[in-house]
Amino acid sequence: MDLLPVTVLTGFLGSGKTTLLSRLLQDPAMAGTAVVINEFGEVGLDHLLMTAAEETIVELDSGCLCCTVRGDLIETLGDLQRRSVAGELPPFQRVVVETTGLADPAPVVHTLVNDPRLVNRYRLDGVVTTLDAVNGMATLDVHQEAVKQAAMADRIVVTKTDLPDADAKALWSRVKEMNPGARLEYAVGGEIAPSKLIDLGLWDSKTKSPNVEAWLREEAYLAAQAEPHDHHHGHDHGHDHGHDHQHAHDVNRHDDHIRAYCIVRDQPVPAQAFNLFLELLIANRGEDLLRVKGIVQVAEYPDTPAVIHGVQHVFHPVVWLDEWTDTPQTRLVFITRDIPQSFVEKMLDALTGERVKVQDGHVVVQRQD
Ligand SMILES: Nc1nc2c(ncn2[C@@H]2O[C@H](COP(=O)(O)OP(=O)(O)OP(=O)(O)O)[C@@H](O)[C@H]2O)c(=O)[nH]1
Repeated sequence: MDLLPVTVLTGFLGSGKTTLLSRLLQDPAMAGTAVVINEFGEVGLDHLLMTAAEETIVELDSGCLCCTVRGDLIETLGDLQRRSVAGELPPFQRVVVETTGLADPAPVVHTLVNDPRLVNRYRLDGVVTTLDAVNGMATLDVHQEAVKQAAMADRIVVTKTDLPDADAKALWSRVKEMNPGARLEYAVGGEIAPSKLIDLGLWDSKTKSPNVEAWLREEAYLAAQAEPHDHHHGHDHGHDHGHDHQHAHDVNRHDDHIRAYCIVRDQPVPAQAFNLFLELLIANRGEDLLRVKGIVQVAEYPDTPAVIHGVQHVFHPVVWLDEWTDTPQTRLVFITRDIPQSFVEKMLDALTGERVKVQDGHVVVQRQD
């Protein structure tokens, strides 16, 4: 059974989510879309298949907010499908979940990629974030949630470019630095082709084949790393030389904490060592791993690329592709909060480098004498 694609639509209060969504849903290409809005009091779009999910937030004992369980989302998505199968609702082929403007989108994404009741029926298609061309800059200055929404996005839609005070260019360069892989689109009054916002996942829905290049976009990260930035000191951002980034960080700007980079390795990595690398990274800095995507050449299975995808401490089950369509190489892209590239590279190399051997199922790091 094909998994149903779910788009998470996020964006700060008043940034134009509802306008975008209502306009999108009028497009015939969006027929068969179920919409879940996780706040009450939204304008009813009665010709649409709609369901309102009241947020019941259950905080886990750890007190970690990113572990918040969105019980309502699980229930609502499960319920939608049951009712559709029972004939109480028309069949649907796609879901859009609109999050509240103040929400951290991560728990919604975690739920989608991780909940056993959902993973067999739904897949995350992509995170779409609206950013307002008039207030966007100020919002990013003040609200950490807005920075996170932009940093986690697969697509960013800049809205309200029709207004006199709009400064889409400034917003564009600011967002590019945080999230080089996200494509930027523009929409006035929510006017945008649905094709720009759907089918953002690894699988091309038409050819049913993976499109790693469009999904990973590592070249955008490498290009961003090579460019000196406006408010950062220009310096060498070579991608695999382990340089620490000595950004002139302005601690008051939330997005100065966001670091995006790509790490490329030509040597295949042993499976267990790579697992250990991810586990250690998650254990140490899980909360600050905003988005990790990658294609990995695993030493034991060098001919079949392994695709990894994580948001904070939650990783999708690994997807194995049939073959390499380009150079077999490990390519990982990271969007992090204050995790230097050199930290990740050192950990990766320490665990997967030549001194590491896997013996009897254990990772053994040989001493360097
Ligand atoms: N001029 C102009 N106004 C827009 C545009 N997009 C949205 N708006 C207006 O901006 C306001 C907020 O838009 P919404 O779509 O409600 O924003 P939202 O993100 O859903 O807001 P919340 O539900 O409060 O989080 C509304 O008055 C819209 O009409 C645009 O491209 N141009």
